[in-house]
Amino acid sequence: MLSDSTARDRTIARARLRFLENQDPPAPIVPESIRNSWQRSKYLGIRPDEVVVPYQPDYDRESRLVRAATPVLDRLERALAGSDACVIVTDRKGWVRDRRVGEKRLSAHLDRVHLAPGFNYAEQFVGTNGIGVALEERRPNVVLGTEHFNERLQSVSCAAAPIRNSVTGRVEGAMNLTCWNGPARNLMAALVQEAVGDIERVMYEFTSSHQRALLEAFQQVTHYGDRPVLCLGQDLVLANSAASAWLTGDDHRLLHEAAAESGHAPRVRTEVRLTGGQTVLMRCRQVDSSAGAAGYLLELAFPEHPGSGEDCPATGSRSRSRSRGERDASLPWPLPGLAGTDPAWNTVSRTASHCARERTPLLLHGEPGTGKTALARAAHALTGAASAPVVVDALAPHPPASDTTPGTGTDLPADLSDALRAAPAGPGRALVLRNIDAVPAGRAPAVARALDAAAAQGTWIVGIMGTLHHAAVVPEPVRRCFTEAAAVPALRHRLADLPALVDCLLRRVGADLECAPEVLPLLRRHDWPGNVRQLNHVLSRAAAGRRTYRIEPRDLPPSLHSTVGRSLSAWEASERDTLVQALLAADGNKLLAAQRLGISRTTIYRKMRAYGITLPPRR
Ligand SMILES: Nc1ncnc2c1ncn2[C@@H]1O[C@H](COP(=O)(O)OP(=O)(O)OP(=O)(O)O)[C@@H](O)[C@H]1O
Repeated sequence: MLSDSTARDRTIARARLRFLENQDPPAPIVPESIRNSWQRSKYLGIRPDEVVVPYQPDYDRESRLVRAATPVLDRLERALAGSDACVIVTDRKGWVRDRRVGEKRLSAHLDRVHLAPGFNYAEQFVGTNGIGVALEERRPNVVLGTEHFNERLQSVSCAAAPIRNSVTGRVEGAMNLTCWNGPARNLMAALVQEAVGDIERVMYEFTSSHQRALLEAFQQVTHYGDRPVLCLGQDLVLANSAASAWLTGDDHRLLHEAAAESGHAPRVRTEVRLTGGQTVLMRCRQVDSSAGAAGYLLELAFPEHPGSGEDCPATGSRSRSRSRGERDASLPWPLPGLAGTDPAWNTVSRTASHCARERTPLLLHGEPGTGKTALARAAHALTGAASAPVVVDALAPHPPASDTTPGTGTDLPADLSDALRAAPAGPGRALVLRNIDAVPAGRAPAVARALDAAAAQGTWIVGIMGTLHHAAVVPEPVRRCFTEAAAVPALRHRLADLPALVDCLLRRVGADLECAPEVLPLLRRHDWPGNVRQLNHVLSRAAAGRRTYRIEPRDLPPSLHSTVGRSLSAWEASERDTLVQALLAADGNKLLAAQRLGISRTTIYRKMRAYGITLPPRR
């Protein structure tokens, strides 16, 4: 008679074969986390019979993770000597960083399946395996023999768990225990969990005294005043909002180097040129903890920036800053929460900042979704104002009849000018009127009076046109309220900003998210009629539907995999989407996609050409 575990193995093995051979989801007998992982592995087109994994022999053997894991692995290695078990530590992307094996036969087997230092065992390469599932689901798991997606791994069982930084909660890597099939699942899981706890404790000891010292120094300085402050440790960056608005990750590295070279004399100010060309004055001191030097505390001043307070000689000097801006539009003008260094974007950012600071009424125009409202908000925030702008929409109180839903209109002020007058006014306030070109000519005088009254009380007023039209389409009395006008560039005219925009928008969705390198070229060839707003939608949807820790080309909507020089009919668009989806599901295999769609290979090639469909190269 078969033992319970052998019978179970066989049932799972049969379920796996059935799942691989047909379209049905895996049988319910398979544990849920394994079922999900099988589905992901199949979708990714991972081969079930061969282990093909990337290899990078050059890695940091002195990383904090490796140093923290070493004493724990040394202890386990002694305890496991001669046994048929192996312990492995990987980094958070699945790269194997250390391996200790109890006996030679297992070691040889693991070498054959590339479960060795330098190889990557993420789920996206190997399919269902202990390390891959622990990193993908960010929780402990056990994968027994036949539960592995790849048949070459089925003679072993693995228990794995993520290793976290206990201060930040971030997953730093994974700990894995692999044995020949047979031992008890619970025992393996408990052993791994204990080892993970030990590694996390050592990591905590390494970092916590440094981090505590940095945090204390940072809090002391930022408690008083709002000048830009940055604290740089080995693996920690602390920035207040005044600093984070101006600095990129590259700037952090640059300032770290400058701090290390400066001799960190607290009274001396050093001028540093940032990656975008702007200069910053830096005052630096070293922060020490009981475990040694923890990092640097930097107090910053941006000499040419209107927001950097008493340290800035040019503050408030409109003509001086203006002429500099006019001389060199390539200098970035970072605004809090917004991305981009394209010259046209720099120019409009600079204009909006000056206008906000000097409360010069500003008319912004540009295509929908280019960031006009966001720009007004950010420029206002930059003045240090405590309250956000009040945004009034000229279209809202008078929705077209077809848009009218119960309640619409009755909750809104009876008249646009009433809405403008109701907004709190005074210095430090901003009033944004969207769709200003939709103000009916008959109401223009009343609207103009309301805007002028707000401006007279010290409110910064901004008019926003949701079209490309020139300011001449704004009724004359309203137009006269504005002394400055600026155009916000369309995204397709500032595609060099795509990487920065993608980074910025992804950060809003989730800190840990990144894009595969093949994604940017696909984004770059689209013409983005809905501008940054459309890009934001695409990325948010891709992030919600992604299957791994990063956004891959297959997570993008079908329209981004095709380029056609004309607009498609609804029927054509749906045919194009069906083709792209079938090709992605078949991992770019045109014959398979054609078979599944019930069309010939010639037809699929013809239609791919007609719709300009190109897919990333097959893995
Ligand atoms: N440079 C930028 N960096 C980051 N996000 C941006 C940028 N520009 C625009 N966005 C984002 O794009 C979205 C649309 O921006 P916004 O509403 O300001 O556009 P708009 O030009 O005012 O559009 P509309 O004219 O249609 O009202 C917002 O989520 C905004 O935060």
